[in-house]
Amino acid sequence: MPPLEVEVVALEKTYPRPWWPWARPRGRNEAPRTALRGLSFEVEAGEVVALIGPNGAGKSTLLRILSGLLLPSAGTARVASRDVVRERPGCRREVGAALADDRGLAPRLTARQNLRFYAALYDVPPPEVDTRIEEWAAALEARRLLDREVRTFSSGEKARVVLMRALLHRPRVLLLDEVTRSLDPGAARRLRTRLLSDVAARGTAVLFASHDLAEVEAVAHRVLLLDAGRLAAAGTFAQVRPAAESVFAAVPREEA
Ligand SMILES: Nc1ncnc2c1ncn2[C@@H]1O[C@H](COP(=O)(O)OP(=O)(O)OP(=O)(O)O)[C@@H](O)[C@H]1O
Repeated sequence: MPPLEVEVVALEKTYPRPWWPWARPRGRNEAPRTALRGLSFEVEAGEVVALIGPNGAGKSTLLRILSGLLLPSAGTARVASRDVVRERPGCRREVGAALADDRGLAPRLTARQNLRFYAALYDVPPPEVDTRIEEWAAALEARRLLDREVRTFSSGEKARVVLMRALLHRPRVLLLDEVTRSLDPGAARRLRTRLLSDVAARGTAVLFASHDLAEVEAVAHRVLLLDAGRLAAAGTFAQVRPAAESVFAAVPREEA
């Protein structure tokens, strides 16, 4: 059996109540917000797993915890056999993350300079850095971007550089948060059909959040449906579809 690259057990996350007064308009007290409630699942090496669920279901919170950007409130999460809290630095090296709000590229550096900087941070062997940059740039049709300053990029162009950055150090686990959202349809299709399957074929575990169910059906070996921080269903797309349809069709309480 392939090794487990992501192991999540009874994971909880509650965002604390904001302490600053301007977060409590007209004396209203903002309650702590629970984003994950006892979530457990696993992802094997080489598996492509989709995270789906309505807005606010907890997908981004989960991906941020697994990439070491956010601490859980309870439960455990292990990535590449390392605990995301106790072994955070080692764990972050095993993860490549392209997250929605993680565009931390230096705007006045070129894409190539940004990528060289990250390659050094993630201990990519120096003789390999430029070859890997060229390879990923070719795969993501981004060679023409390499020597331009990032501040001149469109959102889709930045998304390509963020993806290259996530892949450069050959992570054991790749975490993607709605990464195809700003790509044009052709680039999104090529990412789905070629890149993700190539990455998974090399043994990388891929966990990606998406609202595009056609994309999920085309790419995912397995689907996890989150609803209000809980795992509502897990299985193949066909197995999860009925539960997903009822979750997405449910009328939010505020609108009922
Ligand atoms: N920094 C934060 N402070 C307080 N609450 C937060 C914070 N970030 C997220 N939340 C809340 O946690 C819950 C889960 O949010 P999260 O962003 O993980 O959902 P999501 O499934 O990624 O949603 P979407 O599909 O809209 O991207 C939501 O109720 C959200 O309002």
